[in-house]
Amino acid sequence: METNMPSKSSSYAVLEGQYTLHETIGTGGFAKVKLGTHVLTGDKVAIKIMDKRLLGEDLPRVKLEIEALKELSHQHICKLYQKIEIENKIFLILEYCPGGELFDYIVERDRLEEKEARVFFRQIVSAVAYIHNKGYAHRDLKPENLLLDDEQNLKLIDFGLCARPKGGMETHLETCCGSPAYAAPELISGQEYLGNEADIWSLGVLLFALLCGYLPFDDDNVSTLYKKIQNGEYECPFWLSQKSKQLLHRLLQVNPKHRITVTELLTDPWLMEGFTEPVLWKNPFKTSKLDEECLIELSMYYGKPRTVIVEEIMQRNFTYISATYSLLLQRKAKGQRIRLESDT
Ligand SMILES: O=C(Nc1ccc2c(c1)CNCC2)c1ccc(F)cc1
Repeated sequence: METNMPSKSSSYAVLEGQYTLHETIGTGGFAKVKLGTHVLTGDKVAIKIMDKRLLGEDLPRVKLEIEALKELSHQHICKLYQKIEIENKIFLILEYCPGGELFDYIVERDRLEEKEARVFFRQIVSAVAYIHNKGYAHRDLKPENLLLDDEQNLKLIDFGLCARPKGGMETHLETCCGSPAYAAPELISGQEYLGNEADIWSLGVLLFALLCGYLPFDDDNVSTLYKKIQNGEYECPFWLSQKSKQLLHRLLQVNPKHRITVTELLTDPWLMEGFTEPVLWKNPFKTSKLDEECLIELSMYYGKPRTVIVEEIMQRNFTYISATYSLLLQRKAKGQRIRLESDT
């Protein structure tokens, strides 16, 4: 009996009836991202496709990213709707971010005015404060990992390097990772470091990139770059305000113990300028209660009792039903209709 090798298209057969696949919208190291349409709602999604055979020793990173994304639910973190794993492939169904990378957004404008940089930076600080509060550190914060959605809101992606040390954020990490230009001095000198402190340094580099359009520490020669980072010396261009220079100074402290903490960051004078509220990081929508209207719509569509639908969503297996629920909830939040296309 001969078994024919699955052709490319058939390895996507698992998506049949759930998502329609469209063009490739991104290619990362070991993943390809395709545009998808969620069949029942017609909503667009991003489908990250990974071949387990090519992942090799990177497979644990992907598992880490999936576990982190399952735990994290925040308005400025790219949402995981569904995970599909078959013999040689993993499909992650993710929130659609058509605005592309913050990196390109800055480059197109040379640099951002303080007002606009502040709106973005408050969103990033909100996401990082939330992650740290959940006991995670991202460890690869950079404009390439911040995407814009269709409403110009930032969504943090790529938790492949994130860490959740067993003993919480107080335990030190050893692995050196992320992009050198954004890496904290203690991280590149191979010392033990705390993930959340290293994230705060990266926020300093990110803020500098937003306000200046180039990096505070840069050099073609990596060892020269490392020296500049370890010295923590950078030049502030003339256009920076006093308050922004003070914030950069508090973020880019070589000694992690002298660095501003994420809690102090929430009410920093530069971040508060023009705002009355500190940066909010709790998920305002995070109610344990599920939305009745969406539950009923799902229960009617599938002809399953409401309790069965609730059970499936609460089990957090990231199935098609829970993906459909999340998309219905998002449609409702945007005031869109939440009728499911019954194929009859
Ligand atoms: O949505 C994403 N990318 C995306 C979506 C639409 C478009 C682009 C990127 C860029 N070209 C314009 C259209 C996306 C979402 C999550 C992710 F991890 C990686 C990429």
